[in-house]
Amino acid sequence: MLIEVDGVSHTYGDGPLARTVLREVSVRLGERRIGIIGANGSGKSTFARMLNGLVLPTTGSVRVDGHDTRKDGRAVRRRVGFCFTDPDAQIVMPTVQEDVAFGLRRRGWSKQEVASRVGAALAAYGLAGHADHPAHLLSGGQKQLLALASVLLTEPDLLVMDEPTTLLDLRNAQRVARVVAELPMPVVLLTHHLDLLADFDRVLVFDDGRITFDGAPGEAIAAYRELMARDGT
Ligand SMILES: Nc1ncnc2c1ncn2[C@@H]1O[C@H](COP(=O)(O)OP(=O)(O)OP(=O)(O)O)[C@@H](O)[C@H]1O
Repeated sequence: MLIEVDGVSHTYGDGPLARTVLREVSVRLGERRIGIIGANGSGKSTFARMLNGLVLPTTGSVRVDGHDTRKDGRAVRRRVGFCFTDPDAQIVMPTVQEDVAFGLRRRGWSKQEVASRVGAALAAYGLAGHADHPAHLLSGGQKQLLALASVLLTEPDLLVMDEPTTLLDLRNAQRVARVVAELPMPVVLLTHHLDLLADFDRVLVFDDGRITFDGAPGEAIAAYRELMARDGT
């Protein structure tokens, strides 16, 4: 699985309200675990959303496994699972059980097969006792776990996660970290929880729409801290 980002810039809006949030970003990503860190508003989420074609670049191109997000968005979305910071954006069905089953509808599996997969996923994420509860009444952290369970059941080739542990207490954040560590597919993780990245293969630091550091986690985190200290003075 190779992600090819070539000369990508992105501007939201136009005229006097135009705001350029990515500037000439070019990068090739092929590692198993890739972290993205940077200040609020530095362009991380915009970059992440480009990886599954949710946002198209104003200029430049993004290709995932050879598929251009502009020309072949469906093929890209089939391969790339996305976890949002705000799990409400992702909950589509009334009950927990139905929501997790939703992504499996087109698989052609029997009802029994779907039920057994959904049951296993709910158990793995500590949601077994909530199967028939209204999904919107779960706590923020439980919703985040529900969203993750639903995306993973679709077995994406690449998982992009935009701050998936923001709403989670320590136990659930650790649960998510463990789940992520064991996933078979490559993961791109945006986070402000730097300790999640300790074992990652590669970490990108974003600043003002550019990648200003690209390397091992320890060095990337040091570069990020230095950036924050400089901007804070
Ligand atoms: N749909 C949009 N329309 C207009 N501006 C937007 C839109 N989405 C994001 N922006 C702006 O683009 C800039 C970059 O946002 P982005 O969400 O990519 O940053 P980020 O690095 O992920 O920040 P955070 O760490 O706070 O999540 C921000 O100033 C934001 O206000």
